[in-house]
Amino acid sequence: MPVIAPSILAADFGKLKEEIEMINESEADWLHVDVMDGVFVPNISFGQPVVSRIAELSKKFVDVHLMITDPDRYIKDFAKAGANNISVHIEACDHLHRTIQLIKENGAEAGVALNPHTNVDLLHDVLADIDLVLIMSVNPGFGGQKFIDNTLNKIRKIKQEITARNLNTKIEIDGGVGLLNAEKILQAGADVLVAGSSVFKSENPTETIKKLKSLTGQNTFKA
Ligand SMILES: O=C(CO)[C@@H](O)[C@H](O)COP(=O)(O)O
Repeated sequence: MPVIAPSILAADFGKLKEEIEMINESEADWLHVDVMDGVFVPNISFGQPVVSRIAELSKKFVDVHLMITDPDRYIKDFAKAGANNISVHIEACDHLHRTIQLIKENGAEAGVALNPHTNVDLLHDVLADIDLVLIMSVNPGFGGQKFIDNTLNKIRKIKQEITARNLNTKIEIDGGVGLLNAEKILQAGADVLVAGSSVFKSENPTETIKKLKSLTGQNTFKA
């Protein structure tokens, strides 16, 4: 069964508490939290105080995606805020291995995110050290964008490496994921589906989460 991680970026911030409570009562497994600094990506979302409150309210695994430059400066703060997993961008780290160690030293699981143009092979030398590969299926910064199809090749490639080396590293896909394409994303080898607009903008978010959760990656894809 896939891990479902609704992205809080697509929630109604005017009723953030209710939105988190809805996720708490749903079949979602994780809560995905996007931190954007307006430098690494052309958008600003929220910082440590907001993440801290989100984590307090959440009963789900808190999955923090740092879309920020030089993330080492803030890892301790986000771990303290309650992040269960912290993902940093490979493109934002000069010393990726050291950053991964820092995340773990601060008690969180470690993920590495890749932009759509970044080759997944660049992860081979840290693959055994991380819990999660976060493959961006849109250019990061905004919700509601169209899924980039080449992501499927990237998933297959890294899945093959993970399987060949008998690793437990999970593959998470983020951007443009919804009921129409989730099955083929799972078929390619994904373990975790981040879904923003497709959940929060749907008529019945709880039901959408339930449907995503029931996908197996075994069915023939129907658009
Ligand atoms: O990291 C990001 C955007 O940069 C994502 O987590 C989005 O929040 C996903 O939103 P949808 O594409 O599912 O609307």
